[in-house]
Amino acid sequence: MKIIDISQKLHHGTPVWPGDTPYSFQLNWTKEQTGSVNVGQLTMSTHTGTHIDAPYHFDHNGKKVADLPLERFIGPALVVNVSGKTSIGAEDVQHLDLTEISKLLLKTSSWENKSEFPSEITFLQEDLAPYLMQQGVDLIGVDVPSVDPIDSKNLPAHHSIENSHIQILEGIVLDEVEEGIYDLIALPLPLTEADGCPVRAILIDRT
Ligand SMILES: N[C@@H](CC(=O)c1ccccc1NC=O)C(=O)O
Ligand SMILES: [Zn+2]
Ligand SMILES: [Zn+2]
Repeated sequence: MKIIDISQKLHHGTPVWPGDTPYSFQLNWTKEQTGSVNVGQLTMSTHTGTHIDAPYHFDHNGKKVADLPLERFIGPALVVNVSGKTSIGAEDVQHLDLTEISKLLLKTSSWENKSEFPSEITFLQEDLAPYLMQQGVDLIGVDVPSVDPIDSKNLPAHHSIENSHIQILEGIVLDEVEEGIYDLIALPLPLTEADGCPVRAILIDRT
């Protein structure tokens, strides 16, 4: 079985949303102090690196991370190259055969320098999610930190995706991944109060 890791590495320099809490890891206790073990502490924004959004992120009445069904995060996934476009709408995916596919992963290649937070990215149009819902898709993954433009405040794509009962997966790394069908696993921690959660996202190569 070949596993492709499509997760960003988490380290002190991992870029986060401007002004948001950066990732940090520190040892709170050392082996010398405890006499037995090192014990670490993590601090980070819930939208750090490769992560999922819970509807609560943009809707006060929306579900939180632990309320999301796990089926959403595991299943047959199509990776498709949509690079070179400002935005992605239904017409850009109409040619795809989505039978047997429940996760659509969009390779926009619009975040080139991964060591810096991008100022402009390829974003999703409001007509994409309703079309994908019709086709049986329940998760959309993107290789950028947001499905809306970075400066968007009303987040039309986020809301249209939630209204279509589709899960958002952001910040996946698809640079080395070829177009095709894989099995995706991208599970969040069962955080009961959270609006989002970093995930370890992997593709299982069926060939
Ligand atoms: N909605 C964006 C995240 C976002 O907007 C954001 C994330 C962290 C800190 C601030 C944010 N937005 C501030 O206006 C997203 O889900 O990617
Ligand atoms: Zn997010
Ligand atoms: Zn988001």
